[in-house]
Amino acid sequence: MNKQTLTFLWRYLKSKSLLLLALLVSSLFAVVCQIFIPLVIGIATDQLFDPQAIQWTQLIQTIIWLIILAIMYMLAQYLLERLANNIAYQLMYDLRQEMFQKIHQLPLSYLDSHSHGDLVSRLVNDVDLIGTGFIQSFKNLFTAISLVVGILVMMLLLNIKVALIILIFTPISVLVSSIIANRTYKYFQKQMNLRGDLNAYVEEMTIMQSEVRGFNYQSDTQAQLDQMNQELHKSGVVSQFYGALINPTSRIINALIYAGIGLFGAFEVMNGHLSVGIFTSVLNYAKQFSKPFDDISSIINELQTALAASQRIEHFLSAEISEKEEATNSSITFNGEIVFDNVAFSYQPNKPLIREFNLEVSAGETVAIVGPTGAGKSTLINLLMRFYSVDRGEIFYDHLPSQQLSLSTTRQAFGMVLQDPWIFAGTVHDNIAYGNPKATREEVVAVAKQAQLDPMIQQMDDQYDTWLDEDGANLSNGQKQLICIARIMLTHPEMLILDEATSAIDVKTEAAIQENFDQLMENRTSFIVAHRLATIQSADMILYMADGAVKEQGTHQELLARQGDYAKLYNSQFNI
Ligand SMILES: Nc1ncnc2c1ncn2[C@@H]1O[C@H](COP(=O)(O)OP(=O)(O)OP(=O)(O)O)[C@@H](O)[C@H]1O
Repeated sequence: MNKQTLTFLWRYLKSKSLLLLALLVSSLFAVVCQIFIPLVIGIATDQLFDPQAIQWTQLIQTIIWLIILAIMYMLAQYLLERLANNIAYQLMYDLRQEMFQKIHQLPLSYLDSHSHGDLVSRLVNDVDLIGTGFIQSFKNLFTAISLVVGILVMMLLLNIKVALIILIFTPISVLVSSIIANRTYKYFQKQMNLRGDLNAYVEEMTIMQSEVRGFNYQSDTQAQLDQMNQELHKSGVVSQFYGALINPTSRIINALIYAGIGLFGAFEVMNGHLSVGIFTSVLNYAKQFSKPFDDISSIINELQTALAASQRIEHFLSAEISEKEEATNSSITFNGEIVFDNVAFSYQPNKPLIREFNLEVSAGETVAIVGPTGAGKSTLINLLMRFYSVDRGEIFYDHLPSQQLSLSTTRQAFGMVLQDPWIFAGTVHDNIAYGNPKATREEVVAVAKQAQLDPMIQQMDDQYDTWLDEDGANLSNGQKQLICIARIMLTHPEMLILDEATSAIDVKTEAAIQENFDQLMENRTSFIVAHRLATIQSADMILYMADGAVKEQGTHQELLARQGDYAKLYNSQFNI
């Protein structure tokens, strides 16, 4: 067992130490009842042994004790289960909260380079395994150990020789179990990782179904899944095999110990060193004694799985975060002056993308960024929004260097519409009012009209109360973009970013929205990334980018007059 993983789990369990203490006390209480019951049965057996000499008052007292012990045992068991469930759910709650928060803080590059399905598997399955698996097996292990110790004490008090037989032979059973358990751990860990990969693959293939069918890749993806399934199957069989070995091995050893005690006890009775009643108690103890060892294999199996799961969670939670809120000035109103000063940036250290990038934007200006695919247009937006940190240089917002601004202050200043519109499961109203949840129905309708969205909504079954599926599965891409545009119009941001915001909208509707966009951009610093040049001709400044650098800069007329790459691009779109 990994000490680091246990330390990690203790970080979360520390705050529940009172509940844990109550769990241990209830477990001890249940064990004490469980230990006394065979003794009282033995006493009752001795009291009944000679039918001619039954002392009824004593017998009734013994039976009452038996009933009291049984009731107390049941109550302790009930409490034990309640406490274990309570701790497990609190632990799962804390882990999920922290993991989800971590997703918000991790660098986007981490999320870009890690499978989302595997992440989901860690947050859902692995947390479940820790909650139920770890706490249950911890409880069972503690109960099993207390039972073993309690029975040993009782045996020592009743008959030292029998206790010695147990003491000498039981360690063999424990030794064998732990040797096998140690071997099994790595197989359980492998199984967990394969399960994460499988999750990721199924999620990816479900999302990409149209592409899979379009390329007729159904059988290839099925074959890939088959291979993953087989690997999981193989690793499952191996880990279960080793896990299952522990059980029969320890059972055989324990059965031999039990038989030995039975034989020896019978001689003790014949020699008059033990009464028949106490002999039955001893046999009962011997049986109970082997039970925890029989259970221990499945407890260890469960514990191994839970520990492997917590190691995966620990790895995720120990990833370095990028988004720490350090700056304090949170209530700033921006005029909209933006300066990129000698900015350099790359996604991968050995592949420089943006080098010595300089740009000065005055308040209220509209900056259009155009250029071929992969030129770095969206990257500039990523840097502006501080989704990624610059490698060198600085971005100033109203003369303030980014380090002096909190991330949330920076991002709050921008309204952003991206190429991939995001629609969540909720009504049309809720989707439009996402950035301004207090907006009235009238305000929502007004922006929907400005975004040319209202006629479409009027045709829906429940108009603004129509339910939209997650990711807007029941809408076209253009309709989704229109909703995102209306959403931004409602937030009245200080600055605006439109990254291919109208790429999926038909030219007629785009032209109709344009007027409202122009109004929205008036006196607001705006950055527009566009492939269709018709929408950006009135921009105050156009940047033509290629290979991460600005190749040409000026107004539409200036760039046309220059007859460079921008002019070529423009002419190619308008067939001049
Ligand atoms: N998350 C990322 N990780 C690694 N490389 C990336 C990432 N995002 C973009 N890139 C790379 O950076 C370069 C610039 O990408 P960017 O998205 O800024 O281009 P773009 O000009 O916006 O292109 P498009 O017009 O196709 O949207 C590309 O070569 C791209 O492969």
